[in-house]
Amino acid sequence: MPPKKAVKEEKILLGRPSNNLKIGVVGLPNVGKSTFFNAITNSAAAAENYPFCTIDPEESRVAVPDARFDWLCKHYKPAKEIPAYLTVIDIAGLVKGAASGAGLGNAFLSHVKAVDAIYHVIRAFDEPDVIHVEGELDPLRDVEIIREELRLKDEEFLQKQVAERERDVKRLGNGGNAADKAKKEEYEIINKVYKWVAEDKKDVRHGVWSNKEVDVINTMHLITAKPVIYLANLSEKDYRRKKNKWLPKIKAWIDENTPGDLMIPFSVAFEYALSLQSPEEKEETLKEAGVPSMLPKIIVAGYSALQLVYYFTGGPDEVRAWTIRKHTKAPQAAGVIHTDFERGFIMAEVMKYDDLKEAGTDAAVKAAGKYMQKGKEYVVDDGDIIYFKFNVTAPAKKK
Ligand SMILES: Nc1ncnc2c1ncn2[C@@H]1O[C@H](COP(=O)(O)OP(=O)(O)OP(=O)(O)O)[C@@H](O)[C@H]1O
Ligand SMILES: [Mg+2]
Repeated sequence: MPPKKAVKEEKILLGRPSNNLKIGVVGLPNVGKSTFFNAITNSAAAAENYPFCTIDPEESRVAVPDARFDWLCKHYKPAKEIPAYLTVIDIAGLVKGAASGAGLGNAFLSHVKAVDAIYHVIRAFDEPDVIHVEGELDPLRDVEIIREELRLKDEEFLQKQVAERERDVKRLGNGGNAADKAKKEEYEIINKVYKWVAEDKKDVRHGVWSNKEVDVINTMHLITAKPVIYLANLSEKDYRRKKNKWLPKIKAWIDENTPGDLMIPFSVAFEYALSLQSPEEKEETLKEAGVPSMLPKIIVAGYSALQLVYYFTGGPDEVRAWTIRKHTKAPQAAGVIHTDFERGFIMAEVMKYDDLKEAGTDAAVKAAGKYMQKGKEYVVDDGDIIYFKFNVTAPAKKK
């Protein structure tokens, strides 16, 4: 028997193939989205107690907390420290019927379409003074409304795509040349995705798709293909006492309807108050409360939902995290620093963070034989410390 092929097909990721990805804050009006946005990015976007306070999307970025980065900065004592950043976008509230135009719904949904992942804020705090557009507090009803509007927007989009292509494909008949066959195949894929969304009522991200299907899906920027992190916004009191009657129900809803998606309970009121305090006051508040701030966890989860990782470059001038998409190979990772690095790529000299920490210095890592030289097929790992060797005089490749 011939040996099994060792070549494994690389799985293509859902989403834009870019390292400049954004996460949007989505939910019903007046559930705490902008206050969360302000707390997480230290911004001052309008956040008041009335629905549709936010109209235009607001963008800001926040440093991704990383103990490895902090250690490297202490180690190299560089003149400049540049961490990785997560870009967050605050989006207007969506209401029931948004997909069919309610509450400027279609405009707001197009803002959701433009981001790459979603923080879905669910109101789980009972506060009579804060207006609820649906009346009584009911996080399950709310999460269902938003999820349905997002799904409907995809359904409507896919329906149009199917209809447009159907006419073309019918005209082609049987047989045809390679281009015709490709058209038919694309039609079939879109139809399959349409059925998944419209008939099975499922989100695209929960399907198992082949690379060919992912390629087609990625041209459509479908909302339900984007990763979602559910953020349950509790009252400060509930967060401090770690108890809220809705949490188990929300968790059960997620397990049943969007299995595998992450839910993080926190309190926007608590986080916002913290964000206004000095580091000393913050420490005091957290000690007294006996609960942590959830923002670091939320930022890291958002970053990894975007399928982003980073490698480091380090030295006395600068310690820096360079954002790349998961599974990026060394030359393309080098290209994030400068296109010359990719064009003239010779090799990547790689240290693993744990090896550097254990050995203490770059020289000791080398002496231990753990300073690796990697070629153009090397897939960069999250947290690699890399020094690229490249040839600046390499001629530009003809495209
Ligand atoms: N955990 C909480 N406990 C009590 N009040 C809260 C909590 N989270 C948010 N709020 C209050 O809810 C109100 C609405 O907040 P915010 O403006 O952030 O909502 P939003 O979702 O951005 O609304 P919109 O969709 O209208 O832009 C504010 O008064 C805010 O202080
Ligand atoms: Mg707002």
